Amino acid sequence: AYSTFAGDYKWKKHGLTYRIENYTPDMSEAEVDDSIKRALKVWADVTPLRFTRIYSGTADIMISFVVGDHRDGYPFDGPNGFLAHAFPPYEGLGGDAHFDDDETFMFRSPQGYNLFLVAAHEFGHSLGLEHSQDPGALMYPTYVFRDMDTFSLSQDDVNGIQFLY
Ligand SMILES: CNC(=O)[C@@H](NC(=O)[C@H](CC(C)C)CN(O)C=O)C(C)(C)C
Ligand SMILES: [Zn+2]
Repeated sequence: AYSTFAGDYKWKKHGLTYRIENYTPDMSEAEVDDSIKRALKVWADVTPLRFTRIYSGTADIMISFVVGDHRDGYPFDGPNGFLAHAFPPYEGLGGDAHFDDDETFMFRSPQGYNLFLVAAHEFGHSLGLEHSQDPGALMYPTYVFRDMDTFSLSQDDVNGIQFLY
């Protein structure tokens, strides 16, 4: 069953901006752009939310690839372990998603960690969802490889995000 963050964190607007601040060497920039775009579309498809990419300044969802201690109080842990994290909707750091670049992120291969799947999970947090207890849910706390072409949100994910928006 889905859960939302205590205090009911949610965006008070449906038009949100995102910015890709840097890239991972694991994939082409075009593959990163496509993975991020598709991960946001997963949520846009079931809500009134709309995402616009910006290339400078501060976006609601700032996306970056970082390693180790990156000064947000939640240092990464090298290869494997935590793959990424994201902050619920609030000003400043809220909404931002950080990807652990000590991982190997992949575009369509089952090797490594699929960036689209990791990003789709992180953006669930960026929008106000916490983890689900449903093992089939995208918001389940453990990474599970799924085929991108047949991927769809679980009903639990949809129930959660539609509770918020
Ligand atoms: C392979 N490693 C895992 O499955 C690890 N889980 C994650 O890295 C979560 C992200 C996945 C679900 C994309 C962290 N998280 O919840 C971010 O919002 C551990 C279960 C080991 C913590
Ligand atoms: Zn998570």
